[in-house]
Amino acid sequence: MTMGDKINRRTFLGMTATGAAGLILGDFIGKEKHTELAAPVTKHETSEAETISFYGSHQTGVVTPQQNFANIASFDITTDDVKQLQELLKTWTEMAATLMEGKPLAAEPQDGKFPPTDTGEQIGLATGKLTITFAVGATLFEKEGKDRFGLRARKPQGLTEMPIFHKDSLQEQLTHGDIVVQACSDDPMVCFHAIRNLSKAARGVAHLRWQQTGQLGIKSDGTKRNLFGFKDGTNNPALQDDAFMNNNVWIDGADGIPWLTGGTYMVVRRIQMRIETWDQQPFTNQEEIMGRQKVSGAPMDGKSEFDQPLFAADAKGDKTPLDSHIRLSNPREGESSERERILRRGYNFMENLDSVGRLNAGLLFVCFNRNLQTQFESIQKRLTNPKMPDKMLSYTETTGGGYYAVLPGVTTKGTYLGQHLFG
Ligand SMILES: C=CC1=C(C)c2cc3[nH]c(cc4nc(cc5[nH]c(cc1n2)c(C)c5CCC(=O)O)C(CCC(=O)O)=C4C)c(C)c3C=C
Ligand SMILES: [Fe+2]
Repeated sequence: MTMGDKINRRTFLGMTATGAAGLILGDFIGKEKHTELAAPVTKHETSEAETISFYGSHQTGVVTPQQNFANIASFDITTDDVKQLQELLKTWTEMAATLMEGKPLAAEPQDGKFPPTDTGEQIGLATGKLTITFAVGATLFEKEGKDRFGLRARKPQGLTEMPIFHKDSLQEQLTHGDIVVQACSDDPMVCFHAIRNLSKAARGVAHLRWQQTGQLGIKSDGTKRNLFGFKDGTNNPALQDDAFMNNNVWIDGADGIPWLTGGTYMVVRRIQMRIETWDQQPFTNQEEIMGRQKVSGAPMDGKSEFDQPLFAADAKGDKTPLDSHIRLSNPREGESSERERILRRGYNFMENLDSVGRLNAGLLFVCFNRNLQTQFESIQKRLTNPKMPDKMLSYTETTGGGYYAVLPGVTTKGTYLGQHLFG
Protein backbone atom coordinates (compact mmCIF):
# COMPACT_ATOMS: atom_id res chain seq x y z
CA MET A 1 0.00 0.00 0.00
CA THR A 2 1.29 3.42 -0.82
CA MET A 3 0.83 6.82 0.72
CA GLY A 4 -2.63 8.11 0.02
CA ASP A 5 -4.26 4.72 -0.50
CA LYS A 6 -7.73 4.65 0.98
CA ILE A 7 -8.37 1.95 3.55
CA ASN A 8 -11.57 0.83 5.16
CA ARG A 9 -12.24 0.13 8.87
CA ARG A 10 -11.51 -3.60 8.58
CA THR A 11 -8.20 -2.96 6.84
CA PHE A 12 -7.41 -0.40 9.49
CA LEU A 13 -7.91 -2.90 12.29
CA GLY A 14 -5.89 -5.54 10.48
CA MET A 15 -3.06 -3.11 10.08
CA THR A 16 -3.06 -1.89 13.64
CA ALA A 17 -3.12 -5.46 14.83
CA THR A 18 0.04 -6.25 12.94
CA GLY A 19 1.57 -2.92 13.77
CA ALA A 20 2.30 -2.44 10.08
CA ALA A 21 1.92 1.29 9.97
CA GLY A 22 0.70 4.42 11.61
CA LEU A 23 -2.65 5.71 10.53
CA ILE A 24 -4.75 8.75 10.44
CA LEU A 25 -8.16 8.22 11.97
CA GLY A 26 -9.28 11.43 10.35
CA ASP A 27 -11.88 13.64 11.89
CA PHE A 28 -13.45 10.53 13.41
CA ILE A 29 -17.06 11.47 13.27
CA GLY A 30 -19.80 12.50 10.92
CA LYS A 31 -17.61 12.26 7.82
CA GLU A 32 -16.27 9.39 5.88
CA LYS A 33 -12.87 8.73 7.35
CA HIS A 34 -9.96 9.89 5.27
CA THR A 35 -7.83 7.09 6.63
CA GLU A 36 -4.60 7.29 4.74
CA LEU A 37 -1.45 5.37 5.18
CA ALA A 38 1.14 7.68 6.59
CA ALA A 39 4.86 7.31 7.16
CA PRO A 40 5.83 4.31 9.31
CA VAL A 41 6.07 5.06 13.02
CA THR A 42 8.43 3.78 15.61
CA LYS A 43 6.70 1.03 17.49
CA HIS A 44 6.02 1.75 21.15
CA GLU A 45 8.23 -0.24 23.43
CA THR A 46 5.48 -2.28 24.97
CA SER A 47 6.14 -5.79 26.12
CA GLU A 48 3.48 -8.47 25.79
CA ALA A 49 2.92 -8.41 29.53
CA GLU A 50 2.18 -4.72 29.53
CA THR A 51 -0.63 -4.66 27.02
CA ILE A 52 -4.07 -6.14 27.39
CA SER A 53 -6.14 -7.05 24.36
CA PHE A 54 -9.34 -5.08 23.88
CA TYR A 55 -11.15 -8.04 22.32
CA GLY A 56 -13.15 -10.64 24.22
CA SER A 57 -16.67 -11.59 25.23
CA HIS A 58 -16.44 -9.33 28.29
CA GLN A 59 -14.86 -5.88 28.37
CA THR A 60 -11.61 -5.42 30.24
CA GLY A 61 -11.35 -3.32 33.40
CA VAL A 62 -13.83 -5.43 35.37
CA VAL A 63 -12.03 -8.62 36.35
CA THR A 64 -8.66 -7.26 35.19
CA PRO A 65 -6.21 -7.07 38.12
CA GLN A 66 -6.40 -3.49 39.27
CA GLN A 67 -3.93 -1.05 37.74
CA ASN A 68 -2.62 1.77 39.93
CA PHE A 69 -4.42 4.70 38.29
CA ALA A 70 -7.87 5.42 36.92
CA ASN A 71 -9.61 8.18 35.07
CA ILE A 72 -13.37 7.87 34.83
CA ALA A 73 -15.16 10.21 32.46
CA SER A 74 -18.86 10.64 31.92
CA PHE A 75 -20.19 11.99 28.62
CA ASP A 76 -23.47 13.52 27.55
CA ILE A 77 -24.52 12.81 23.97
CA THR A 78 -25.33 16.09 22.28
CA THR A 79 -26.78 14.80 19.02
CA ASP A 80 -30.21 13.27 18.53
CA ASP A 81 -29.13 11.43 15.40
CA VAL A 82 -28.79 7.71 16.15
CA LYS A 83 -26.41 7.26 13.21
CA GLN A 84 -23.97 9.71 14.76
CA LEU A 85 -24.21 7.82 18.05
CA GLN A 86 -23.42 4.55 16.25
CA GLU A 87 -20.55 6.21 14.39
CA LEU A 88 -19.14 7.44 17.71
CA LEU A 89 -19.26 3.93 19.16
CA LYS A 90 -17.52 2.56 16.07
CA THR A 91 -14.81 5.17 16.31
CA TRP A 92 -14.34 4.64 20.05
CA THR A 93 -14.11 0.87 19.46
CA GLU A 94 -11.25 1.30 17.01
CA MET A 95 -9.55 3.89 19.15
CA ALA A 96 -9.76 1.82 22.33
CA ALA A 97 -8.29 -1.23 20.59
CA THR A 98 -5.45 0.88 19.22
CA LEU A 99 -4.75 2.72 22.49
CA MET A 100 -4.72 -0.50 24.50
CA GLU A 101 -2.19 -1.93 22.04
CA GLY A 102 0.03 1.07 22.72
CA LYS A 103 -0.17 2.33 19.18
CA PRO A 104 -0.56 5.96 18.18
CA LEU A 105 -3.93 6.93 16.71
CA ALA A 106 -2.10 8.31 13.71
CA ALA A 107 1.40 8.75 12.49
CA GLU A 108 2.43 12.34 12.96
CA PRO A 109 3.28 14.66 11.41
CA GLN A 110 0.42 14.62 8.98
CA ASP A 111 -0.57 17.72 7.12
CA GLY A 112 0.90 20.50 9.26
CA LYS A 113 -2.04 22.74 8.43
CA PHE A 114 -4.36 20.63 10.63
CA PRO A 115 -4.28 19.80 14.33
CA PRO A 116 -2.68 16.43 15.04
CA THR A 117 -5.05 13.46 15.32
CA ASP A 118 -3.23 12.00 18.31
CA THR A 119 -2.37 14.53 20.99
CA GLY A 120 0.96 12.78 21.56
CA GLU A 121 1.70 12.93 25.29
CA GLN A 122 1.87 9.11 25.46
CA ILE A 123 4.63 8.80 22.87
CA GLY A 124 7.37 6.66 24.37
CA LEU A 125 5.25 5.50 27.29
CA ALA A 126 4.30 1.88 27.91
CA THR A 127 0.54 1.30 28.15
CA GLY A 128 0.83 0.23 31.79
CA LYS A 129 -1.78 -2.47 31.08
CA LEU A 130 -4.26 0.13 29.90
CA THR A 131 -7.89 -0.97 29.89
CA ILE A 132 -10.76 1.17 28.59
CA THR A 133 -14.27 0.19 29.66
CA PHE A 134 -17.46 1.66 28.19
CA ALA A 135 -20.87 1.72 29.87
CA VAL A 136 -24.19 3.43 29.21
CA GLY A 137 -26.51 5.29 31.57
CA ALA A 138 -30.31 5.26 31.74
CA THR A 139 -30.52 8.65 30.01
CA LEU A 140 -29.18 7.19 26.77
CA PHE A 141 -32.46 5.30 26.48
CA GLU A 142 -34.83 7.98 27.68
CA LYS A 143 -34.25 11.53 28.86
CA GLU A 144 -36.94 13.87 30.15
CA GLY A 145 -39.57 11.53 28.70
CA LYS A 146 -37.98 11.56 25.23
CA ASP A 147 -37.02 8.39 23.35
CA ARG A 148 -33.88 10.06 22.00
CA PHE A 149 -32.50 7.30 19.81
CA GLY A 150 -35.39 4.85 19.49
CA LEU A 151 -33.82 2.77 22.27
CA ARG A 152 -36.46 3.20 25.00
CA ALA A 153 -37.77 -0.35 24.63
CA ARG A 154 -34.24 -1.69 25.08
CA LYS A 155 -33.59 -0.07 28.45
CA PRO A 156 -32.93 -2.72 31.09
CA GLN A 157 -35.60 -2.38 33.75
CA GLY A 158 -33.04 -2.23 36.54
CA LEU A 159 -30.97 0.52 34.92
CA THR A 160 -32.21 3.72 36.54
CA GLU A 161 -30.42 6.93 37.32
CA MET A 162 -28.57 6.49 40.61
CA PRO A 163 -31.05 7.31 43.41
CA ILE A 164 -30.23 9.74 46.19
CA PHE A 165 -29.47 7.68 49.30
CA HIS A 166 -29.70 8.92 52.89
CA LYS A 167 -27.02 11.57 53.53
CA ASP A 168 -26.01 11.88 49.88
CA SER A 169 -25.07 15.34 48.59
CA LEU A 170 -25.12 14.59 44.88
CA GLN A 171 -24.07 17.49 42.68
CA GLU A 172 -25.64 17.50 39.24
CA GLN A 173 -22.35 18.33 37.49
CA LEU A 174 -20.64 15.31 39.11
CA THR A 175 -23.45 12.81 38.62
CA HIS A 176 -25.09 10.58 35.94
CA GLY A 177 -24.29 10.96 32.21
CA ASP A 178 -25.20 9.05 29.03
CA ILE A 179 -21.94 7.12 28.56
CA VAL A 180 -19.18 6.52 31.07
CA VAL A 181 -15.62 5.55 30.14
CA GLN A 182 -13.21 4.08 32.66
CA ALA A 183 -9.51 4.18 31.70
CA CYS A 184 -7.13 2.33 34.04
CA SER A 185 -3.36 2.01 33.71
CA ASP A 186 -0.21 1.86 35.78
CA ASP A 187 0.67 5.25 34.28
CA PRO A 188 -1.65 8.22 34.96
CA MET A 189 -0.52 9.97 31.75
CA VAL A 190 -1.79 7.01 29.76
CA CYS A 191 -5.21 7.22 31.43
CA PHE A 192 -5.39 10.94 30.74
CA HIS A 193 -4.28 10.50 27.13
CA ALA A 194 -7.00 7.92 26.52
CA ILE A 195 -9.81 10.04 27.94
CA ARG A 196 -8.53 13.21 26.28
CA ASN A 197 -8.37 11.61 22.84
CA LEU A 198 -11.73 9.85 23.14
CA SER A 199 -13.23 13.15 24.16
CA LYS A 200 -11.50 15.00 21.32
CA ALA A 201 -12.82 12.47 18.81
CA ALA A 202 -16.34 12.94 20.14
CA ARG A 203 -16.48 16.68 19.49
CA GLY A 204 -19.88 17.74 18.22
CA VAL A 205 -21.49 14.45 19.24
CA ALA A 206 -20.68 14.06 22.92
CA HIS A 207 -19.12 16.24 25.57
CA LEU A 208 -17.61 15.62 28.98
CA ARG A 209 -20.06 15.95 31.84
CA TRP A 210 -17.67 15.01 34.65
CA GLN A 211 -14.41 13.20 35.12
CA GLN A 212 -12.60 11.90 38.17
CA THR A 213 -9.11 10.53 38.61
CA GLY A 214 -8.08 7.98 41.22
CA GLN A 215 -5.00 6.18 42.41
CA LEU A 216 -3.72 3.42 44.64
CA GLY A 217 -0.45 3.06 46.56
CA ILE A 218 2.02 1.82 43.98
CA LYS A 219 4.68 -0.28 45.61
CA SER A 220 2.75 -2.19 48.21
CA ASP A 221 2.37 -5.93 48.23
CA GLY A 222 -1.08 -7.22 48.92
CA THR A 223 -4.26 -5.32 49.61
CA LYS A 224 -4.06 -1.57 48.96
CA ARG A 225 -5.17 0.95 51.58
CA ASN A 226 -7.82 3.65 51.47
CA LEU A 227 -7.39 7.17 52.89
CA PHE A 228 -8.73 6.13 56.30
CA GLY A 229 -5.59 3.98 56.45
CA PHE A 230 -7.35 0.59 56.21
CA LYS A 231 -6.75 -2.26 53.80
CA ASP A 232 -9.61 -2.05 51.31
CA GLY A 233 -10.53 -5.09 49.23
CA THR A 234 -9.68 -7.90 51.65
CA ASN A 235 -12.97 -9.75 51.30
CA ASN A 236 -13.42 -8.98 47.62
CA PRO A 237 -14.06 -12.12 45.55
CA ALA A 238 -11.00 -13.59 43.84
CA LEU A 239 -10.71 -12.33 40.27
CA GLN A 240 -10.06 -15.88 39.04
CA ASP A 241 -13.29 -17.13 40.61
CA ASP A 242 -15.24 -17.68 37.39
CA ALA A 243 -18.17 -19.26 39.22
CA PHE A 244 -18.56 -16.13 41.34
CA MET A 245 -18.27 -13.83 38.31
CA ASN A 246 -20.86 -15.86 36.38
CA ASN A 247 -23.27 -15.85 39.31
CA ASN A 248 -22.79 -12.32 40.64
CA VAL A 249 -21.19 -10.12 37.98
CA TRP A 250 -21.78 -11.09 34.36
CA ILE A 251 -25.21 -10.73 32.77
CA ASP A 252 -26.30 -13.77 30.78
CA GLY A 253 -29.29 -15.05 28.81
CA ALA A 254 -31.25 -15.70 32.00
CA ASP A 255 -31.41 -11.96 32.67
CA GLY A 256 -33.61 -11.48 29.61
CA ILE A 257 -31.65 -8.61 28.03
CA PRO A 258 -30.04 -10.27 24.99
CA TRP A 259 -28.11 -7.20 23.85
CA LEU A 260 -26.44 -6.95 27.29
CA THR A 261 -25.29 -10.58 27.56
CA GLY A 262 -21.64 -10.50 28.60
CA GLY A 263 -22.02 -7.08 30.21
CA THR A 264 -22.53 -6.08 33.83
CA TYR A 265 -23.72 -3.08 35.86
CA MET A 266 -21.25 -0.54 37.18
CA VAL A 267 -21.82 1.71 40.17
CA VAL A 268 -19.62 4.76 40.62
CA ARG A 269 -19.77 6.84 43.80
CA ARG A 270 -17.51 9.79 44.43
CA ILE A 271 -17.31 9.60 48.20
CA GLN A 272 -15.74 12.59 49.90
CA MET A 273 -13.98 11.53 53.10
CA ARG A 274 -13.92 13.91 56.07
CA ILE A 275 -10.25 13.26 56.68
CA GLU A 276 -9.66 15.94 59.34
CA THR A 277 -12.54 14.66 61.48
CA TRP A 278 -11.50 11.02 61.01
CA ASP A 279 -7.93 11.83 62.02
CA GLN A 280 -9.21 12.97 65.44
CA GLN A 281 -10.80 9.59 66.20
CA PRO A 282 -9.00 7.30 68.65
CA PHE A 283 -7.37 4.27 67.05
CA THR A 284 -9.78 1.76 68.63
CA ASN A 285 -12.79 3.81 67.51
CA GLN A 286 -11.49 3.76 63.96
CA GLU A 287 -11.23 -0.04 64.12
CA GLU A 288 -14.73 -0.38 65.60
CA ILE A 289 -16.18 1.82 62.88
CA MET A 290 -14.60 -0.26 60.16
CA GLY A 291 -14.96 -3.61 61.94
CA ARG A 292 -11.38 -4.59 61.17
CA GLN A 293 -7.96 -4.15 62.72
CA LYS A 294 -6.17 -1.24 61.15
CA VAL A 295 -2.60 -2.44 60.70
CA SER A 296 -3.11 -6.10 59.78
CA GLY A 297 -6.56 -5.85 58.22
CA ALA A 298 -7.65 -8.85 60.32
CA PRO A 299 -11.22 -9.06 61.59
CA MET A 300 -11.78 -7.82 65.16
CA ASP A 301 -11.82 -11.41 66.42
CA GLY A 302 -9.06 -12.70 64.12
CA LYS A 303 -5.27 -12.72 63.85
CA SER A 304 -4.52 -12.28 60.18
CA GLU A 305 -6.07 -10.46 57.27
CA PHE A 306 -7.89 -13.33 55.59
CA ASP A 307 -9.37 -14.88 58.74
CA GLN A 308 -13.16 -14.90 58.54
CA PRO A 309 -14.95 -12.93 61.27
CA LEU A 310 -17.46 -14.74 63.46
CA PHE A 311 -20.68 -12.80 63.92
CA ALA A 312 -22.61 -14.33 66.83
CA ALA A 313 -26.36 -14.36 66.33
CA ASP A 314 -27.04 -12.66 69.66
CA ALA A 315 -24.00 -10.35 69.45
CA LYS A 316 -22.92 -11.44 72.96
CA GLY A 317 -19.18 -11.56 73.29
CA ASP A 318 -19.07 -10.50 69.69
CA LYS A 319 -16.14 -8.24 68.90
CA THR A 320 -17.50 -6.74 65.67
CA PRO A 321 -20.01 -3.94 66.36
CA LEU A 322 -23.39 -4.39 64.67
CA ASP A 323 -23.09 -0.96 63.04
CA SER A 324 -19.53 -1.43 61.82
CA HIS A 325 -18.91 -1.05 58.10
CA ILE A 326 -18.03 -4.67 57.35
CA ARG A 327 -20.86 -6.10 59.39
CA LEU A 328 -23.50 -4.00 57.69
CA SER A 329 -21.88 -4.52 54.28
CA ASN A 330 -21.88 -8.27 54.67
CA PRO A 331 -23.83 -9.67 57.64
CA ARG A 332 -22.83 -13.18 56.56
CA GLU A 333 -26.33 -14.55 56.76
CA GLY A 334 -25.90 -17.50 54.45
CA GLU A 335 -27.19 -17.69 50.91
CA SER A 336 -28.75 -14.24 50.75
CA SER A 337 -25.45 -12.60 51.71
CA GLU A 338 -23.67 -14.65 49.07
CA ARG A 339 -26.15 -13.61 46.35
CA GLU A 340 -25.67 -9.95 47.28
CA ARG A 341 -21.90 -9.93 46.96
CA ILE A 342 -20.38 -7.39 44.56
CA LEU A 343 -16.97 -6.92 42.95
CA ARG A 344 -15.37 -3.70 44.23
CA ARG A 345 -12.71 -1.88 42.16
CA GLY A 346 -12.35 1.58 43.65
CA TYR A 347 -9.55 4.15 43.78
CA ASN A 348 -8.50 6.91 46.18
CA PHE A 349 -8.72 10.51 45.02
CA MET A 350 -6.75 13.46 46.37
CA GLU A 351 -7.34 16.92 45.02
CA ASN A 352 -6.91 20.54 45.98
CA LEU A 353 -8.46 21.91 49.14
CA ASP A 354 -12.20 22.53 49.08
CA SER A 355 -13.71 26.00 49.33
CA VAL A 356 -13.42 26.01 53.14
CA GLY A 357 -9.86 24.70 53.26
CA ARG A 358 -10.50 21.02 53.94
CA LEU A 359 -8.63 18.21 52.19
CA ASN A 360 -10.63 17.35 49.11
CA ALA A 361 -10.05 13.62 49.14
CA GLY A 362 -11.96 10.39 49.25
CA LEU A 363 -12.86 7.14 47.61
CA LEU A 364 -13.89 6.80 43.99
CA PHE A 365 -16.00 3.76 44.80
CA VAL A 366 -16.56 1.49 41.82
CA CYS A 367 -18.33 -1.83 41.89
CA PHE A 368 -19.67 -4.32 39.37
CA ASN A 369 -22.72 -6.50 39.86
CA ARG A 370 -25.31 -8.40 37.88
CA ASN A 371 -28.33 -6.82 39.53
CA LEU A 372 -28.25 -3.26 40.84
CA GLN A 373 -31.26 -3.63 43.09
CA THR A 374 -30.62 -7.00 44.74
CA GLN A 375 -26.88 -6.47 45.13
CA PHE A 376 -25.43 -2.93 45.37
CA GLU A 377 -28.66 -1.24 46.46
CA SER A 378 -29.47 -3.88 49.01
CA ILE A 379 -26.05 -3.36 50.67
CA GLN A 380 -26.21 0.42 50.30
CA LYS A 381 -29.66 0.57 51.90
CA ARG A 382 -28.38 -1.28 54.96
CA LEU A 383 -25.39 1.07 55.19
CA THR A 384 -27.64 4.12 55.03
CA ASN A 385 -30.58 2.86 57.07
CA PRO A 386 -31.35 5.81 59.40
CA LYS A 387 -32.32 3.36 62.18
CA MET A 388 -28.82 1.90 62.36
CA PRO A 389 -26.56 3.55 59.78
CA ASP A 390 -23.00 2.53 59.02
CA LYS A 391 -20.91 4.39 61.61
CA MET A 392 -18.57 5.43 58.82
CA LEU A 393 -21.37 7.55 57.32
CA SER A 394 -20.52 10.33 59.80
CA TYR A 395 -17.16 10.70 58.06
CA THR A 396 -18.21 10.48 54.40
CA GLU A 397 -20.38 12.39 51.96
CA THR A 398 -21.20 11.19 48.46
CA THR A 399 -21.12 13.99 45.93
CA GLY A 400 -21.34 12.25 42.56
CA GLY A 401 -21.31 9.12 40.43
CA GLY A 402 -23.95 7.08 38.68
CA TYR A 403 -25.37 3.76 37.55
CA TYR A 404 -24.27 2.36 34.18
CA ALA A 405 -24.63 -0.80 32.10
CA VAL A 406 -21.21 -2.02 30.96
CA LEU A 407 -21.53 -3.06 27.32
CA PRO A 408 -20.67 -6.63 26.31
CA GLY A 409 -17.16 -7.14 24.96
CA VAL A 410 -16.28 -6.90 21.28
CA THR A 411 -15.27 -10.35 20.04
CA THR A 412 -14.63 -9.72 16.37
CA LYS A 413 -12.64 -7.00 14.73
CA GLY A 414 -14.94 -4.96 12.53
CA THR A 415 -17.84 -5.14 15.00
CA TYR A 416 -18.32 -2.43 17.57
CA LEU A 417 -19.26 -1.63 21.15
CA GLY A 418 -23.00 -1.73 21.74
CA GLN A 419 -23.73 -3.01 18.22
CA HIS A 420 -26.47 -5.39 19.45
CA LEU A 421 -28.21 -2.50 21.16
CA PHE A 422 -29.21 -1.19 17.75
CA GLY A 423 -29.81 -4.56 16.06
C1 LIG B 1 -22.55 -0.15 49.07
C2 LIG B 1 -21.35 -0.54 48.99
C3 LIG B 1 -20.19 0.03 49.69
C4 LIG B 1 -19.78 1.33 49.81
C5 LIG B 1 -20.45 2.56 49.26
C6 LIG B 1 -18.55 1.32 50.55
C7 LIG B 1 -17.80 2.43 50.92
C8 LIG B 1 -16.60 2.41 51.59
N1 LIG B 1 -15.90 1.32 52.05
C9 LIG B 1 -14.75 1.69 52.68
C10 LIG B 1 -13.81 0.86 53.30
C11 LIG B 1 -13.90 -0.52 53.45
N2 LIG B 1 -14.88 -1.33 52.95
C12 LIG B 1 -14.65 -2.63 53.33
C13 LIG B 1 -15.42 -3.70 53.02
C14 LIG B 1 -16.59 -3.68 52.27
N3 LIG B 1 -17.24 -2.60 51.77
C15 LIG B 1 -18.36 -2.98 51.06
C16 LIG B 1 -19.28 -2.18 50.42
C17 LIG B 1 -19.22 -0.78 50.34
N4 LIG B 1 -18.26 0.05 50.84
C18 LIG B 1 -18.38 -4.40 51.11
C19 LIG B 1 -19.44 -5.27 50.44
C20 LIG B 1 -17.30 -4.83 51.85
C21 LIG B 1 -16.93 -6.28 52.16
C22 LIG B 1 -17.47 -6.68 53.48
C23 LIG B 1 -17.10 -8.11 53.79
O1 LIG B 1 -17.45 -8.99 53.00
O2 LIG B 1 -16.48 -8.33 54.83
C24 LIG B 1 -13.45 -2.66 54.10
C25 LIG B 1 -12.86 -3.89 54.78
C26 LIG B 1 -11.90 -4.67 53.96
C27 LIG B 1 -12.48 -5.32 52.75
O3 LIG B 1 -13.01 -6.42 52.80
O4 LIG B 1 -12.41 -4.70 51.69
C28 LIG B 1 -12.97 -1.36 54.17
C29 LIG B 1 -11.74 -0.89 54.88
C30 LIG B 1 -14.69 3.10 52.60
C31 LIG B 1 -13.56 3.93 53.17
C32 LIG B 1 -15.82 3.54 51.96
C33 LIG B 1 -16.25 4.91 51.61
C34 LIG B 1 -15.53 5.97 51.71
FE1 LIG C 1 -16.64 -0.62 52.02
